[in-house]
Amino acid sequence: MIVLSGAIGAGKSSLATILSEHLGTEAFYEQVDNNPVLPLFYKDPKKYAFLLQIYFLNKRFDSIKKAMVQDNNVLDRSIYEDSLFFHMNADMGRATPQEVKVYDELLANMMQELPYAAAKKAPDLLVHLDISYDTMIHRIEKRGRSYEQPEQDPTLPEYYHQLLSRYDGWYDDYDYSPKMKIDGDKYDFVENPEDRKKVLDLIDEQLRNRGTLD
Ligand SMILES: Nc1ncnc2c1ncn2[C@@H]1O[C@H](COP(=O)(O)OP(=O)(O)OP(=O)(O)O)[C@@H](O)[C@H]1O
Ligand SMILES: Nc1nc(=O)c2ncn([C@H]3C[C@H](O)[C@@H](CO)O3)c2[nH]1
Repeated sequence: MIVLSGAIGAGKSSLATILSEHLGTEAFYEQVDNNPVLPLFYKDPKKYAFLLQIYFLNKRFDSIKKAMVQDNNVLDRSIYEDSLFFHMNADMGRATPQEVKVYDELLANMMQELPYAAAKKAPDLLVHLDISYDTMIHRIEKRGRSYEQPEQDPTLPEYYHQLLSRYDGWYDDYDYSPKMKIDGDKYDFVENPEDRKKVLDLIDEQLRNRGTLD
């Protein structure tokens, strides 16, 4: 299983489609447009942060179990990033210490079950899409989900800045599997075929080194 990581609008869903088609495997997507809790969360984060987190945890666990049955299936966000989101929201006062404790214990408990539910526990490779704040805002605007737009809520730019700065430390500390970083500002793998080839070549090389690609 290949896991993609990166902030909002980094290009994970786009790359999941491109990469899984390239490898002839299956992509598993985060529940976003059909997620009933996400718009509620953006409207009232304090009320819905915990519920949203449980929603994502449940869906993510389900995707991991399905994705892990075959080498090189692609997951468009890691379960570890959900925790990053939640701890950031908790630090912003949107979840109580009790909710954090319940979430952390539930996550740890579920992770212990993974080796039984899936063939292996950790991803084969983490591909992190690194983007700047300006790219992030540009992509969020390009995609146009209304509840993510900065003009909807004046606190969103600060939320996005914080998220990006936490991601830097998160990637440096990540040690559950081999990892690689792609410069999402530099490579337009969505619209530029040459960039797409370069990105796929970089990932292929890593997969060959790991022995999951011939
Ligand atoms: N490398 C890229 N170059 C140009 N446009 C891109 C690139 N990556 C993504 N985009 C565009 O940015 C928008 C967001 O991309 P995408 O939905 O793939 O991001 P994501 O990381 O899955 O976001 P989220 O975490 O919010 O679900 C889309 O409109 C997509 O076409
Ligand atoms: N609070 C919170 N916790 C999560 O674990 C989480 N995972 C994703 N998201 C939000 C970011 C994008 O708007 C949208 C798509 O990634 O969903 C999250 N929000």
